Amino acid sequence: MSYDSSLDSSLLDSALSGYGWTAALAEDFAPLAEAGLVPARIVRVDRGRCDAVLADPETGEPRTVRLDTRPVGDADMINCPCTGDWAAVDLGAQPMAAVAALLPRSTAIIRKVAGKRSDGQVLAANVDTVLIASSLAADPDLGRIERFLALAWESGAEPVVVLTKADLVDDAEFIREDVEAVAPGVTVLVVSAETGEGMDVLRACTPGTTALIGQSGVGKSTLTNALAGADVMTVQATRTVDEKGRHTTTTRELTALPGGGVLIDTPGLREVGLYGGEGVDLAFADIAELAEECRFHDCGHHTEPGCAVQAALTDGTLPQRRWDSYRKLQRENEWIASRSDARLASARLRKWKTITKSMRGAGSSARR
Ligand SMILES: Nc1nc2c(ncn2[C@@H]2O[C@H](COP(=O)(O)OP(=O)(O)OP(=O)(O)O)[C@@H](O)[C@H]2O)c(=O)[nH]1
Ligand SMILES: [Zn+2]
Repeated sequence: MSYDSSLDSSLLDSALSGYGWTAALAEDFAPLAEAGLVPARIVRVDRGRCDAVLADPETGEPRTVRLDTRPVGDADMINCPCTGDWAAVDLGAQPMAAVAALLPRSTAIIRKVAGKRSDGQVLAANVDTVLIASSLAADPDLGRIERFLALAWESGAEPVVVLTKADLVDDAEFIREDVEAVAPGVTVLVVSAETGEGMDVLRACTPGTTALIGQSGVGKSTLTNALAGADVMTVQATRTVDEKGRHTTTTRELTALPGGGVLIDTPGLREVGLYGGEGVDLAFADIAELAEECRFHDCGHHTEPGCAVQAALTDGTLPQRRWDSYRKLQRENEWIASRSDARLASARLRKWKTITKSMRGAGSSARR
């Protein structure tokens, strides 16, 4: 496949506009286009390969192609291509078309990988809105929602909480209020893909690029299908009200929505480790506000006199559960920060070692 230079570049741009391509991106891309590369949005990533949508050079229509991602492979997983990335593609690369470069990301949802390692993993890139899905069919796990909110705020995108399966409960409004209390400044929606309740409002909340995150079985794929108006995702076959459903979504997928906008469904997340940053403070803006009222600037919120946090815990305006949850997520971030410092230090050390080695090499050759 080669690009016909006579094909109007604005035509190619419009083919990708349904996938989030903008005039600003086109401007950033101009030097890459001059180098003969074409823009594409990554819809799915496998080992060493990805699927990406680009403008078909012949028809000008969006078309999915398979690409080699090895040229942009990186030891740090965070720098590797992920769903939602904009890629500069070399269609003439051998043995197959390849991603030659990635455009800088405007936002990125990054979690710590599962287990004891401290590496980060990008779940989705260039996202404007993060939908945090949680099922009404089970008691809401407020701590988990707070954790997802911290992850979402940290990404740079705007979080929205979506309470799913409203058709299965009578007290959705009460649950919504409980969730709103742990999500300051965040819209909390009640929806049912089954009856269509709340789906119009949800649609209105998904301009630009939206990513869906949440535990397995909360109904993310069903929502994706409802929003896309087609069966683009495989939905769990058995109806599992107890939420112990099988994990069905295994690859991240990016779908263009009929009314405009783009949706990225992520696989159900069991472990959502935080990967540092300001997300926790943004998710707990109420606590940050309280802390400003403490008598001492460096209040540790333990036994200091005039501590507004302790006062709020005593009079019950700040639930102990929320305070504990905040502290836990903060500690987690501190651990990550210490690990990344260690990583940076060892990277610096490695670099230093190679420099001294080459200096020694130069010195010995001079002596010879
Ligand atoms: N009653 C009811 N059931 C729903 C609704 N949405 C989803 N379900 C059911 O919930 C189950 C899980 O839905 P999925 O969409 O596969 O969940 P998921 O979050 O994508 O799960 P993973 O792919 O494992 O991450 C399926 O049996 C759906 O039919 C809803 O609005 N109401
Ligand atoms: Zn205090």
